[in-house]
Amino acid sequence: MFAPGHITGFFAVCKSKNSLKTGSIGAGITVDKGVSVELKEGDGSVFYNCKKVNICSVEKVLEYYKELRYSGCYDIIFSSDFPLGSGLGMSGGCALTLSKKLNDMLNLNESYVKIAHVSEVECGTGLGDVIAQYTKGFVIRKAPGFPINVEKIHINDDYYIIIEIFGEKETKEIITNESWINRINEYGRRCLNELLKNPTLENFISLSYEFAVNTGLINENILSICDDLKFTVGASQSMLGNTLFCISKKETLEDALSILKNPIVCKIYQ
Ligand SMILES: Nc1ncnc2c1ncn2[C@@H]1O[C@H](COP(=O)(O)OP(=O)(O)O)[C@@H](O)[C@H]1O
Ligand SMILES: CC(C)(COP(=O)(O)O)[C@@H](O)C(=O)O
Repeated sequence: MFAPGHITGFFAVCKSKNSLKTGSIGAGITVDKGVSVELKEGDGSVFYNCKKVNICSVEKVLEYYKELRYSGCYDIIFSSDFPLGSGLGMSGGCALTLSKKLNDMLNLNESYVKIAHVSEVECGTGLGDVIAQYTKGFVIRKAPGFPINVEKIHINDDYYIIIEIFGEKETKEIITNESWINRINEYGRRCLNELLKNPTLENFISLSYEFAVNTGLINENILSICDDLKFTVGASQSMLGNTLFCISKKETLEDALSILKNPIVCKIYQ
C-alpha cells in the first residue's frame, strides 16, 4: 500500500468536537513519491526508513485495530521518499497506509480512511492530508473531514513538481496556536473562494504564494528562492513545512533545477 506525498498550498483550520468533522478546507496536490508500509513478525516496533520512530498518528491507528483483533505481533516498516516533518503529509500517509494494510490483513470491513483521518487529527499532526492522499491529484477540499467533499481537478501530464526540503517544522505547534489559526483562516478561506472561481494549477500556485506571504508562514530563504523561480509556473512553501515546491513545465525544468541544491523531481499522482 502506497500513499503519495501531499503538498498543501493553502488551508483553513476547522475544529469540531467530533474528530470526523474536524479537518481543514483548502487545496493541494499529491505527488508520485511518498510512503509505503510492510509488516514483519516482530515486537510492534515502528521503523521509518530503517530508523526506529514514534509517530503519534501511527500509534493511534495501532490502538484502534488492537481493540478489534490485531495481535500487535508485527513490526511496522515504512519506506519513504521524504523525511517526517517536512510538510509533505508523511504522518498522514503513514496512518493511511497502515490503516489500509491492517484492515486488509485482518479481513475487516472498517472505514480505514476515517480511522487514519481521526488518528491524524487527534494527534494534531495534520488536518486534510489523509483525505487528499486518498482522493489523489489536484484536490480542492471544500469541507473538513467526513463526508468527504472535494473537487478533484484533472491535470494534463505537462507539469513537473519540484520539491526542495530545507528542514523540519512541527505541524502541531502551528495548528494549535490561536494567533496562527486566525491568520491562516482569514487568508485560507479567501484563497479557497478565489480558487473555486478559477480552479487551475496556475491560479493554485499563485494563491499558495499569496497565502504563504500574507500569513507570514513563509521563511526568508524560501521567499527569495520563490522570487528566483518566477519564470516557472510558480513556487511557494509546502504547508506546513520548511519545504519549497515549484510547478514547472518541461521547457523551464532544467533552469529551475539549476537554481536548487537538492531538488526532488516529481509528477502529479492522480
Ligand atoms: N525524526 C523525526 N522528525 C520529525 N518528526 C518525527 C520524527 N520522528 C517521529 N516524528 C513524529 O512524526 C510526526 C510528524 O508529523 P508532521 O510534523 O505533521 O509531519 P508531516 O509534515 O510529515 O506530516 C510527529 O508526530 C513527530 O513527533
Ligand atoms: C497543512 C496541514 C494542516 C499539515 O500538513 P503536514 O505538515 O504535511 O502534516 C494539512 O494537514 C492540511 O490540512 O492541509
